Amino acid sequence: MSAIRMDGKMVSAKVRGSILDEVNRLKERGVRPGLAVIIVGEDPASQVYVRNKERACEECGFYSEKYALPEETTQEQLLGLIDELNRNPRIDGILCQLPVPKHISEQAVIDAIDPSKDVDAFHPVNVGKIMVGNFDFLPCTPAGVMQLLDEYNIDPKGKNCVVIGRSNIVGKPMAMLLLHRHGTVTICHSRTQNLKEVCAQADILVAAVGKVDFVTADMVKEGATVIDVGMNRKNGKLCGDVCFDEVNEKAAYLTPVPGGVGPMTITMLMKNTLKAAKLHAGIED
Ligand SMILES: Nc1nc(=O)c2c([nH]1)NC[C@@H]1CN(c3ccc(C(=O)N[C@@H](CCC(=O)O)C(=O)O)cc3)C=[N+]21
Ligand SMILES: [Mg+2]
Repeated sequence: MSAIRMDGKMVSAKVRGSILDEVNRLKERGVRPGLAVIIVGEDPASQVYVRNKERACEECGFYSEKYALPEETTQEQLLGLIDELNRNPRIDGILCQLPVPKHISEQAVIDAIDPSKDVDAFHPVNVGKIMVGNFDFLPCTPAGVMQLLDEYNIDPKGKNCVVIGRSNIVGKPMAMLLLHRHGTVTICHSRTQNLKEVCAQADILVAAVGKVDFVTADMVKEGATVIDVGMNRKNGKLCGDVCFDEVNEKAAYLTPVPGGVGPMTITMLMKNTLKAAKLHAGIED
């Protein structure tokens, strides 16, 4: 039997619809969420993501600005732009697409963004707030995964949750959100011993590795939920970290790539930007 596909495109369309409704209501109070997206250099995958973010802004009725800066942009120039955006009242959210070119410090960029406009939730202030469970913004990819789980009535409470990958962007915050929901969480990485055995214990397995066909059927427990956060290219075709066809026969629920976590990530960015706009306007939920 094949797994139930967790349809991130469908769930996204629904959530974006409700965001648009709220944006239309906010319009009457003179509030319009605004997002600035910065991209430095010409990375083709990043271009696709940024285009998808612009499209999502349109769908949600947001004001948006895009800054496409050349590869040679200096760190000083980039930080100067961020400083301007921090002070721009039309802008509620600032996202600088990562990775940035090697001559620019990623942490310096993250640290420069006003925490109240940090819709990625990458700033140390927001990371700390997430850790203590008192946050304004949730990191987009992990939040998207949580919303997908909720949509399909999959409750992490008391379950074995295994996250493969320990990045600041996905693995670490993913583990924290599952922990907040009372999952029993294990974080695996490249130095983990007995990786297959650990993964095969998972009721909920989240793969954020960045390697094609990394998760094979022997790593998956019968009836598990498998979330594929991978965004890889194989012969130019987009694919995740999971061997879809074989895992499909073993898992109960599985996210596709594309059409799974990716669209949810962007939808959560929209949610954070809406939240930022409300906070900036002094509107409580
Ligand atoms: N500051 C920052 N924030 C991010 O949130 C961020 C980032 N940098 N750098 C790169 C990663 C990756 N990411 C994706 C967003 C959407 C899709 C997406 O829309 N995926 C579509 C298909 C995309 C395609 O066709 O290539 C899907 O899965 O269906 C993928 C990946 C956000 N990231
Ligand atoms: Mg505004």
